Parts: sequence; structure tokens; C-alpha cells
Amino acid sequence: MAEEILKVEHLNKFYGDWQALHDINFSINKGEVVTLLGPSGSGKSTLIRTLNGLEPFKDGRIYFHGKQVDPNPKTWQDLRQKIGMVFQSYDLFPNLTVLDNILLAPVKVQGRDKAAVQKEALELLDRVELRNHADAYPRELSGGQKQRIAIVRALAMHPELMLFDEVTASLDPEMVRGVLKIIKELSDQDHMTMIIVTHEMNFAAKIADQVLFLENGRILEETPGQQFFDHPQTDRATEFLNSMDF
Ligand SMILES: Nc1ncnc2c1ncn2[C@@H]1O[C@H](COP(=O)(O)OP(=O)(O)OP(=O)(O)O)[C@@H](O)[C@H]1O
Repeated sequence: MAEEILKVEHLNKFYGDWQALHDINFSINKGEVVTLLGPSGSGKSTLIRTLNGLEPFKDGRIYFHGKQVDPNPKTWQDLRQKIGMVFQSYDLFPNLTVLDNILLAPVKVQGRDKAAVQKEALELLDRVELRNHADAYPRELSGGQKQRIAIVRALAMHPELMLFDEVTASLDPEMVRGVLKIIKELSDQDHMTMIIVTHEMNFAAKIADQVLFLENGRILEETPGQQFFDHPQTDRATEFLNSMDF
């Protein structure tokens, strides 16, 4: 039996009086990759940020491992440690070295043994080919390198679910490939459970087990990955794929 990691039921999200998400329902099992696709402003970032407790939600339910999550994100400290998130903007601490950026939360928040975390951090840095940058500061790194560090920093927390919000959107094209390769390896080798917002359609087509296609804050299609790209069910999704030059 597939193990369900996250389930969302009838989620509505408002910014003031304006409704940004309408009756969102989906679930993700262990090891699965869900990609959120849709035009600009369709609510992809809002949804992924709500799943990480960065945005409060008005009604609906979120379950993590079958347990209902309190809608007030202030109560999410424990949960956030299990959900890793990587943003478009890296958000590394500028005054800390690469290694200290990675160690901070596992040691200070999770209270894990520093030497053990450091050993693991260096192995992860090896994996993203940045071990020789462990003592560098973020300002000394390229955008692609910063993003690989941001991924390592999230992984060092041992998350059960990783959320990626347009992590290659501000990178030069030649940097994009290296970052996407790491995410693909996380799926293929580590069977990491992931929810990914991306505008990289070829990447999405390769990695997605399930596609949620959003428009105007609603899920218009929920389709197995390959099927979405081969045979989108709605005219809107077909138009979208054509506009993305897919
Ligand atoms: N903090 C906010 N306050 C008010 N409205 C917001 C806020 N954040 C997003 N919105 C609005 O919510 C809608 C969905 O935005 P969101 O960023 O989730 O879309 P998106 O699909 O991720 O877009 P993109 O692909 O351009 O990043 C948009 O109309 C946006 O203007």
C-alpha cells in the first residue's frame, strides 16, 4: 500500500476578501513527484507556500501523515522541519559561510550533533560538486551554485517532503541544467517526495508522476505526468503547453 505523506481537502485561500485558491484537493504518496503547472498568477506559489505554513489558509484541511494540521502556521514549527523548501531567491544567510548556512538549522533547531551534521553536510556538498566551496560566503557564488547550496541546506534537515518554487527562474540557462539534474537525482536515487512549481516543461515532463494544472486558483486538471503532456484534457492546458513551446 502506498504511504500517503500529504493530503489537501477543500482548501480555500484568501488574500483579504479576494479568493486566491478555490477548493483545492489532492494528495501525494511517499516517493511521488507532483508538479504544479499553470499560467502566471494561477496560484502555484500560493499553494506551495500554504503547504509550508508560509501562508495561513481560511478553510479546508491539510493532513500530514494522516494527521490534520492546525491551520495556524504559528503551530507549524515541528512540521516545517519535515518539509524542506527551496525558493527562487535562495535565501542563504549572507554573513554565514556555505557550511554554516547548512549546519545552522540541523544543529540549532533540531539539536543534532554538530560533527555528525558536518560530515553529512560535506557529503551532500560533494554530491552537488561544491565541497571546495564549503568556506565561501554566498556573495562569492554564482546563482546556480547558491541554488545548489539552498537544496543541500534543505536536505540537511532530513525532510520527508521537499517543495521547490520556481528554483531555476532567476538562473542563467547554463546554470539551470545543473540544478534540475540534482532534483532529478533526488527523485531517481533517493525517491524523495516532492512538489515542484516550474516553468521548465521538458523537466516537468521527465520528472512528474502527477501534474496539477491550475488556472485562476483552481485545479483544472489532475493527470498522471506523461498523460498530461501527451494528451492534455482541457483546451486551456493544450493552449498553455503550446504557449510554452513544448
Ligand atoms: N501576498 C499577496 N497578497 C495579495 N495577492 C497576492 C499575494 N500573493 C499573490 N497574490 C495574488 O494571487 C494570485 C496568485 O499568485 P501566485 O504567485 O500564487 O501565482 P503563480 O501561479 O505562482 O504565478 P507565477 O507563475 O507568476 O509565479 C495572483 O493574482 C497574485 O497577484
